[in-house]
Amino acid sequence: MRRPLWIKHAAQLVTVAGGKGPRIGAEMSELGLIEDGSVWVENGEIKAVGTTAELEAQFGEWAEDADVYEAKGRLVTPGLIDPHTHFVYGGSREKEFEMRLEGASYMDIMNAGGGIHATARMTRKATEEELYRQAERRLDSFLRHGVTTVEGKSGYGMELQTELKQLNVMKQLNERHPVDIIPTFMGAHAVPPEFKGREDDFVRLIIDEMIPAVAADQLAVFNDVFCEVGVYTPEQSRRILEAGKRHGLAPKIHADEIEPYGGAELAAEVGAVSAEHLLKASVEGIRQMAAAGVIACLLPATALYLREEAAQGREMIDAGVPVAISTDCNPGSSPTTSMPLVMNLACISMRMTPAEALVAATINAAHAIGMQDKAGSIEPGKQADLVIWNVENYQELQYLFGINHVGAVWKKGEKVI
Ligand SMILES: N=CN[C@@H](CCC(=O)O)C(=O)O
Ligand SMILES: [Zn+2]
Repeated sequence: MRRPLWIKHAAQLVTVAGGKGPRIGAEMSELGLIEDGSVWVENGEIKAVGTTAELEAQFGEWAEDADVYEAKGRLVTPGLIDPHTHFVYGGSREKEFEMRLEGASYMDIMNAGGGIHATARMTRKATEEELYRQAERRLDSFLRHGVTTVEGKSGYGMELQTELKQLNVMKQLNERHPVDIIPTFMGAHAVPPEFKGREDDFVRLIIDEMIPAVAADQLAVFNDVFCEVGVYTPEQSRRILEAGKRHGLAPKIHADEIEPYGGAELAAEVGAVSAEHLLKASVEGIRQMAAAGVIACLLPATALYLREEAAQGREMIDAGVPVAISTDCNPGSSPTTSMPLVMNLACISMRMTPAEALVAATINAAHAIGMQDKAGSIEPGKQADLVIWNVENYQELQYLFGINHVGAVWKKGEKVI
């Protein structure tokens, strides 16, 4: 039996508690805020939440047997959730960063054999041990930025063995690292050079061999596709996503990132849990996503890094689309692990409010990766994934931007930072 944990005297405790589905519209502003807040944790699980006075009355007599942590007038939130990352990869692409600053476009570099293809070559070459060590360092960095759960995608193999290698690294890290990892298979991340001009053959390989192998070993929860001009067409993407569904892998889709291509509409049609990027999503696509309840997973750091206009976050919320936000941590278009920066950018470049940004990075992000029953809010029965920030209120967290305000992090009741 572990000693209970009691966090008390939070200037603001943002619980984001209550509600069933992902939050939409005005619900995205409801933080379930408790002033002078307090949380009691037993065996890694949240037992009670309230004001410090309320918990004092309920648990005060057991305080001597508990680890008591004084929040000292600071902000406490749920551990942040990053619902879209590519954090397991080999090598690095800083030369491409320079090329892009000199004028080359992201797609030009990829079509010339760089970009995702360059990382795929380095990932294919790397041993499982090397990939594990690099990915572990990235997870440590996530944790230092207050992130306690991440989704992670394969997709830098685009041949079965390397895809399995990436997914196995995630499985091992999930067992050994404090951060929870939700794995996604993304064999359709690009068309590998050996299949150039024979794209449909590769789609068949994904459907007939890769998806069944990944599902048989229970190595992924989701199945994702890069639906983009010059990568996978909506028709090919539909086939891959439907095949995943037949094997129990829920669909996600990289949609309308570079050009409008009907990705948002396809996400609604196949019942995707989330559609990602959406920089160029059409008004009709946004309407269909709202009607189908597809979560928009928006990636403002990627837009900034590619020097593109950010997605229409404000308009999507106003249209009734549930919005989540993410780093998109990857070696090409967003090499960051900072969800706090992403929250800042959600406010600055997508006109989301500080409250909406927090909801998008916690409970809506949890819904985007099927973790809503365990994480994403501070309420009894959930994992004690908690962050103390060195600021007094949630507005200050978004206002003082580009700074890591993390003071302490608990994962399942264990202090990890
Ligand atoms: N757009 C496609 N995939 C990744 C980028 C991967 C890379 O450039 O290595 C993304 O979500 O941004
Ligand atoms: Zn991505």
